Amino acid sequence: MPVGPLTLAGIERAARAQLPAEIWDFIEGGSEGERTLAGNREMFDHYALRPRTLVDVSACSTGTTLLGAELGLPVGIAPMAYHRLVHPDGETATARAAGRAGALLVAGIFASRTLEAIAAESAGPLWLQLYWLRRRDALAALVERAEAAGFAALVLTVDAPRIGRRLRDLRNGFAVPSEIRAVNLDPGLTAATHRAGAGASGIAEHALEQFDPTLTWADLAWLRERTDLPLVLKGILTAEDARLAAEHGVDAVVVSNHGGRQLDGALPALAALPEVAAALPPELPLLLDGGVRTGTDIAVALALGARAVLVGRPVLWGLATGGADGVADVLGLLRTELEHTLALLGRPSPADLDRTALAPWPVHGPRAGQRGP
Ligand SMILES: Cc1cc2nc3c(=O)[nH]c(=O)nc-3n(C[C@H](O)[C@H](O)[C@H](O)COP(=O)(O)O)c2cc1C
Ligand SMILES: O=C(O)C(=O)c1ccccc1
Repeated sequence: MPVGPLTLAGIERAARAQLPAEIWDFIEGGSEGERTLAGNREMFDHYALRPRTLVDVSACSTGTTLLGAELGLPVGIAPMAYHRLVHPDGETATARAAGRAGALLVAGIFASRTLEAIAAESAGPLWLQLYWLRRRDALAALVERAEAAGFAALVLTVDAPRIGRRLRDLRNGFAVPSEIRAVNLDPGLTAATHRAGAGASGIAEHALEQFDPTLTWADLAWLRERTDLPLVLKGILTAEDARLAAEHGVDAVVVSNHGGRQLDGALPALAALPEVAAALPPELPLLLDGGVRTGTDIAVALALGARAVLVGRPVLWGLATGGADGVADVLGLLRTELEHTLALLGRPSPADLDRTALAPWPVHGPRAGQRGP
């Protein structure tokens, strides 16, 4: 009997073997030298776990709460454009799997299925990610639709006034195939995404046309006036911006460098987490994304102050290899691994994790991103 993948790395190998090279590059790639992309993974290697013994771990739980919602595990699916690039069902399959696992789904403004179809498949908390579009009327319309469809929070991505120089996409002249569309936006607003020539990226051209780089803290009031939904900022990496976020009344913050796809050389997400956690009032929920690939990674992020993590690329690997079942495999593996980690660490629930669970990894030397058989 063949045994299915035992790690997310196994699902990654399977996805890579089946996806066209330019789609693989778009998903997997980072910007410029991909130093931040690599740093996101490497930073987890700087921590060792300090297991406590003789703790009753007969009933470990992975559950938590986030903005008033219950989660079966402290994991959400990071907002990513165009899930249909890897599977014909796209975001509705992702939503089904998230619901089954009790995970949060953050749908992207560039989702390739409608907000209403995603909401219909979703059984758990569902948030919508927004970019600050020049066409403020299109943004306002989306906010209204999201509220009506039952989305529970809005996530404004603040690390992308323009798209980073993703060399793989530039080399490939990457454009999104014309049959896969950001169906929640007017086709006139997304046309550039589907055209690219040698040395150009459709994604980057489109963002230059449509993203409004004048966005500042003062503009958050515009969103606030239009909705009672909680507002989350995604892409904070410094204590200074964390303090400003709190002063501007945001409801949660995602520590993120956009999976190494924006400013290359930016801090690895996990390296920024302690300073952001220290700068925020303790009641403000903090999330992290970037390089989370194992249950141990989740435990480390939680011990450093995150309430939950978001996972990006692995969800697309799962979707590519098995649709909703593949995404369920990814979330199921993370849950299994986290539950084992908590039990063996002597911290039977996520709430038991704090800095006392961690020590600096005591030996130097390079370590492969993910080891094991
Ligand atoms: C293919 C792809 C598309 C993405 N699209 C978006 C997006 O539309 N909006 C956004 O805020 N972040 C986007 N991201 C960034 C993710 O939300 C997240 O920050 C990042 O992927 C997390 O890192 P990980 O992939 O290492 O888990 C995208 C990432 C990938 C890989
Ligand atoms: O945000 C991204 O990383 C991304 O790839 C994207 C995709 C479509 C439109 C804008 C950004």
